[in-house]
Order: sequence, then C-alpha cells, then structure tokens
Amino acid sequence: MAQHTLLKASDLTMQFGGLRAVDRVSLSVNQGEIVSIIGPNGAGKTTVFNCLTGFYKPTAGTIHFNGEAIHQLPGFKISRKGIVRTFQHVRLFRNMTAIENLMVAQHRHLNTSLLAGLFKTPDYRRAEQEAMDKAAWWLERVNLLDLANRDAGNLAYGQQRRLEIARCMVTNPSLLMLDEPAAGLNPRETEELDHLIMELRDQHNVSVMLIEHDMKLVMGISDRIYVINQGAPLASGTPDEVRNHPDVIKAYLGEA
Ligand SMILES: Nc1ncnc2c1ncn2[C@@H]1O[C@H](COP(=O)(O)OP(=O)(O)OP(=O)(O)O)[C@@H](O)[C@H]1O
Repeated sequence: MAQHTLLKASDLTMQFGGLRAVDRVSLSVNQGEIVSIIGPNGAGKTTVFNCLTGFYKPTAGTIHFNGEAIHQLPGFKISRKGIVRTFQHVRLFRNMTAIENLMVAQHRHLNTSLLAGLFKTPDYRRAEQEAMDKAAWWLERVNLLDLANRDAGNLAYGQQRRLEIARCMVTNPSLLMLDEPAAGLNPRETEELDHLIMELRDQHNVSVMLIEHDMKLVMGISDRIYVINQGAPLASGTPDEVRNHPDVIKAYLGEA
C-alpha cells in the first residue's frame, strides 16, 4: 500500500547574512513514521525545524503538509494545521501548574467568546470540562497525574520534558516535532522516552520527527534518518544504511 506523505520539504535553504545555515535540504515524513535528523553541532538541524514550523521563513525551497504549501505561513497557522513542536530548551509556563499548562495549550479548541466565558454558558462549561479531562488523561499517560497541581517550574527536568510532550499531544497533532528530547535525561528516563515516542506513534496516530544526539535512541526508534553536515544533506536512509555510510562515519569522526 502506498504511504501517505505527510510532510515534504524540497531544497530548503536558509541564509543568515553571509552564512548559509541550511543548504538545499530535502526531506519527507510519511504518515506513521518516526524520522530523525542528525548531524554534528551547528549542522543546521534546529534551523531546519524552525523553517518547517514557521519560526523562520526559508530563503528558498518549498514545504508541503498534506499536499498544501505551508512555507509562507506563520507559525501559529502551521501549528493549527497539526504540526507541533518542542524546543531544545524547556519552554513551559513555569508559574502555572502542570495541568494549567495543558489547559492553556487547548485554548484554541475552547469556546472562547467573552460572553460565553463571562456567563459560563453550558457549552463553555462542557468545553472546559472536556479540556480538563483530556489534560488529566495525558498527564496520566506521561506519568505526571499525581503532580498535576505542582508548578511546572518545580518539576524535575525529566518531568518537565514529558509535560512538554503532553502539551503538544493535547492539541491532537498529526506531526510531533521534538528538538533534542533526550538532552539532559538520564539513561532510565531516555528509555522511558523511547517507549513513549513509540507509543505515541503506535496508539495515537501521530508521526514524529526528531533531532537527537543520543545515537542509541535514534538508531533504535527511527524508521528513517537524515544526516546533515554544515547545512547540507550528507546521507539518508534506514538506521543501518546511515550507520554504515562512509561519509557519515567521516563526518562524525571529524575527518570530513
Ligand atoms: N537566527 C540566526 N541568526 C544567525 N545565525 C544563526 C541563526 N540561527 C542559527 N544560526 C547559525 O546557523 C548554524 C546552524 O545552527 P543550528 O542551531 O541550526 O544547528 P544545529 O544542527 O541545530 O546545532 P546543535 O546540534 O548544536 O543544536 C549555526 O552556525 C548557527 O550559529
């Protein structure tokens, strides 16, 4: 059966003054896939993410999501289409509780008319209750339900990272983009993350694209991997193909 192409970027290029941070990178994510982008520090991975999610407008190239061109759209419109992301550094509302963070993320799904909110109409109450139930359900999924009322800023680092993933999931994304989700996690937490990502894909119908330096995680969960080096595509393929690719070995051993 032909796979549905969810995301397709062609010849993506991002120029910052004299620096070409991304140089004609093409990639795709099919429905149900886990795809990783790897490459040495400064290779341009986060810049690719920033282009795909509308944080940067690419200098050249096209991006299609479900067949629709999105490279001219601002980030909030792209996220409404179902592409959500986490960042390299945790970005939560630190003074809000874990569950409040998940409520805020669902804001756009709630009936937010001023009058409906003011008079707490039955529709408003129902939408609010649904958002609360969903937030609690996802907190349980990521093993944070007993910390629902703790300020996000007071959670342990690994818990904050799981909360960020839950915050993405409450918006029902079709593509979840994770920027270095294992950074700062201990080996046990990394293994839990590995299981969580697989579970999201297998049970919640989400495709995943991640940037990651932890090669054990990347090689274990990715269906396909793209390698970029100095902004340009170096190799792509299955974990085995990439692992044994001579150019990849050279780049990682610093002989390129
Ligand atoms: N807004 C910006 N303005 C100017 N240069 C930038 C900007 N964002 C990124 N760069 C540069 O683009 C290059 C690629 O950076 P990027 O953060 O995308 O790399 P990366 O592969 O994600 O690196 P790392 O693995 O270290 O996070 C770097 O040289 C960086 O300094």
